[in-house]
Amino acid sequence: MRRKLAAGNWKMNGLRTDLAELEALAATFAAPKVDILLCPPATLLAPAAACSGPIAIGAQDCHAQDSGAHTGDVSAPMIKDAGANAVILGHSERRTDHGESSDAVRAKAVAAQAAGLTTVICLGESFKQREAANTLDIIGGQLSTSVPDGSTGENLVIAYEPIWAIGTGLVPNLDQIGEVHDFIRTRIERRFGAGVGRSVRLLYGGSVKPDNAADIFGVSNVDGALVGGASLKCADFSQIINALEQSTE
Ligand SMILES: O=C[C@H](O)COP(=O)(O)O
Repeated sequence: MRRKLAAGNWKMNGLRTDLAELEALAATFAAPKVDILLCPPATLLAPAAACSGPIAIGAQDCHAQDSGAHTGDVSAPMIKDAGANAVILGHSERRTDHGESSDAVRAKAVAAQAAGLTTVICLGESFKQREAANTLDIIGGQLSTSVPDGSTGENLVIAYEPIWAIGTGLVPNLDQIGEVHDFIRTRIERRFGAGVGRSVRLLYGGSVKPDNAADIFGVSNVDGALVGGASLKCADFSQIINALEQSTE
């Protein structure tokens, strides 16, 4: 049975004073029925890990090399050393803003998994690609190239995030979400075998809010969410986590 996962991505938001939101979350969910992961900016990884209680801390990117002349970059061992145990990779904002290819995402994932981090690998289609009925082709291609061989249910989480749903208030309908999640499940079972394929958690991301979370968590093969804007405040993220906990009952 897969344990549900509520993941928050603060993106380029958060100063030390905002760790009060994390502390409040840790106090609210002292014994959570689901896994909770919060991914603050790199500057907050160490202080977040020091006050997160039962909430796991993750980074939002890493370099494919462990060390070297790469000004401004952060490596997977550094993230682990800061007290984090996960990293988001291949988010569409990095694919767009930094030209990250699926090959580059896979190289980062290999480094992250070798460092003992869980990789949350993001996949998603543009609105134009969905309108052209290319969604499953796009997701299938990103999936096969971005995810490294040797991935397991422990070190791999996949987040389906339609680009057009991120930060827009637009959300695919539940059938569309289910279609993509079922497709991803079938593909990873085929590639990694039923045991591993059934153990990898699949998250939906894109405008998940307190008022739509319960419906989304009722969809087949949705094991949780990757939440952006609504993870910034404990009050909003708590409602989403509550909905995920209720979906397990
Ligand atoms: O990583 C999170 C996603 O990009 C979703 O962001 P959002 O919840 O603000 O739409």
